[in-house]
Amino acid sequence: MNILIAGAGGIGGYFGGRLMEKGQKVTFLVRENRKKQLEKTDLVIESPHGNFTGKPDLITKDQRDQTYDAIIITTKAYHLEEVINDIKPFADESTLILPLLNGIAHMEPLIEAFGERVIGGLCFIETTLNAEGHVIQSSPIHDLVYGERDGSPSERIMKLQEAFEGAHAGFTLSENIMQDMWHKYSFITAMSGITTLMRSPIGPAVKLPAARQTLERLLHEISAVMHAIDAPIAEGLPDMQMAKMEEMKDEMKSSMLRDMEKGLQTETSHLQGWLLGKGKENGLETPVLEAAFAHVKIYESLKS
Ligand SMILES: NC(=O)C1=CN([C@@H]2O[C@H](COP(=O)(O)OP(=O)(O)OC[C@H]3O[C@@H](n4cnc5c(N)ncnc54)[C@H](OP(=O)(O)O)[C@@H]3O)[C@@H](O)[C@H]2O)C=CC1
Ligand SMILES: CC(C)(CO)C(=O)C(=O)O
Repeated sequence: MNILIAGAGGIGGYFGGRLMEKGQKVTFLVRENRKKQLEKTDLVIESPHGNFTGKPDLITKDQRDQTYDAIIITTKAYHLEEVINDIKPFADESTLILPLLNGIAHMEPLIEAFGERVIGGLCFIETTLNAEGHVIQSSPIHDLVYGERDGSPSERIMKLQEAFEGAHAGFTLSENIMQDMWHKYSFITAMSGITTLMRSPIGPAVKLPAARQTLERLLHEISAVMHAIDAPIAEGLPDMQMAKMEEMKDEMKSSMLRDMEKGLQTETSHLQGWLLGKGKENGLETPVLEAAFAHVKIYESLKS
């Protein structure tokens, strides 16, 4: 199977590197700056699961070499429109499109562009690029979950499973990927909301009573909005998510907090903002979600 990975940043570099490590053919679609950097340094992963260095196959959007069996989208949400246009020439009528972005709002434009070729996906991992462009992966979790949107064990999803099998990361085929994606969306909206609002890793946010109460309220507001729009979420989701956050290392940060610390743009419009809009449309009060969103929007408006 020929796999194209659109983006070679934190998650694209990590999962793409793990596939390269097992000998799977992968090509990275990159833009000029990242191309130059990777040509100089190769793809370097530094991880508690073991380091890896390899020479990646790189292409840019104008080097239209062939179409691919699967394209994995690993850009930030604010680059979605651009990347949809850039990958079109690399997709044919049978190319699987696997997005790994956090959130849900990207599914609609992707399905509009690629229809039934779009499957579901998400990842649980803490990874970022350092100044040299090395992929720094820092927590015990390094999981990628994927599946047909209707949960079926289709021939094409089995082929993808074969390509992922044996790679040194938690590649898992799900029979309920849409629920998994909504659950991850609730988790990341709360986790990035609380860690950016408190400018703190998750440990203190879960342990200090005032912060914990804010987090509990946020989790309940998120679930209330998701219920109002008939998202396929499980009962008791706020408690499940709190338990998950309690299990995490105290030092664990969201990628949104890391982006703020680096002075970068964030995905708050895609995560908190989208859900806030759905809450308003349904007449729900979501004051903590609104404060979390406003806080990051102010940061974005003030940064140079
Ligand atoms: N980092 C993490 O720990 C986790 C992240 N996520 C989610 O994964 C997604 C990606 O995050 P992350 O990996 O951290 O982001 P990064 O910013 O590290 O990587 C994104 C990469 O996409 C590249 N890119 C953007 N547009 C294009 C394009 N048109 N063609 C080719 N490459 C492009 C960027 O390249 P360039 O250098 O050219 O700008 C960048 O290297 C987000 O939705 C995030 O929420 C999910 C779980 C964990
Ligand atoms: C919380 C975490 C690290 C889990 O994957 C994440 O998705 C993110 O920060 O973007």
